[in-house]
Amino acid sequence: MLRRALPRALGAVPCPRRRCHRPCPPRDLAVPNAAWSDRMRRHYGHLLSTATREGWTRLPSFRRAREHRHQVPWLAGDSDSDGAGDTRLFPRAIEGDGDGFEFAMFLNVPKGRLRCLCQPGPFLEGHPGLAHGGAIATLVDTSLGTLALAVAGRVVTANLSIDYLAPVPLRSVLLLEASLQRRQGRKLFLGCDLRDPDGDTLHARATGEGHGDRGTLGTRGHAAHQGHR
Ligand SMILES: CCCCCCCC(=O)SCCNC(=O)CCNC(=O)[C@H](O)C(C)(C)COP(=O)(O)OP(=O)(O)OC[C@H]1O[C@@H](n2cnc3c(N)ncnc32)[C@H](O)[C@@H]1OP(=O)(O)O
Repeated sequence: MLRRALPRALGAVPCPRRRCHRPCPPRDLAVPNAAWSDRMRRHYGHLLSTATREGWTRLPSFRRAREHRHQVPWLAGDSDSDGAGDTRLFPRAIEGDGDGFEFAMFLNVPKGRLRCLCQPGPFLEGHPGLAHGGAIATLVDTSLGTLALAVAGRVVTANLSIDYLAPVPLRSVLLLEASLQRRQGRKLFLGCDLRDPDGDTLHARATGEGHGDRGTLGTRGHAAHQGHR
């Protein structure tokens, strides 16, 4: 029993692969790894170095929602899913570094903005050599969803509309800039652009609508906890 309780107390989860109960501290996946290209590292370094000065916070990112519980509780959700086994956040489901979604997010709640630096990997292929439109939609939904959760908590995506404007080569580097456009009751309207951070190419432009639970929008989430509203 102690073997089960200790990892939980440490914020770790039983390792589903080894079927053991040794503490496995969750790994923050939003930091450079060997699969990040030089361009990805350069842009990450720039965003990180200017973040604090300009009021942005880098968000750690773990493979499972529950692993956010200690550092980013508003991303962990409500459910006590300790016993749920190997559930994974969809954009973090592919295990090999660089194979799937590599991304790091920076959040600015007072400004209602989020930046997501990303590098789509080879397992996200649609047409040969190009990222699948569904993979791009995942990046967009995750970014808009994270911003909505940060601002208001307990929000689901009700609607997502994406204009795909230019193909995205696999292993390219992209910067998604998202913003909260307006709130209307328990609805949030958000938008984002997905660009080549070094050039003029606008790869996609999207809008999303998030709906909060009846009576809960604005009472939970990072902004409510931090008194940013
Ligand atoms: C890392 C972590 C980030 C994760 C981010 C991931 C985010 C996600 O992907 S969430 C998963 C995908 N989304 C879902 O599963 C949502 C499923 N849908 C629902 O739960 C519901 O349909 C929901 C909440 C959107 C609306 O339900 P409900 O509030 O009961 O609808 P209803 O009462 O009929 O309508 C309320 C209002 O919303 C509007 N509305 C309803 N559905 C939609 C829609 N799909 N799009 C736009 N407007 C809508 C209605 O027209 C109505 O508007 P008004 O008040 O102006 O008359």
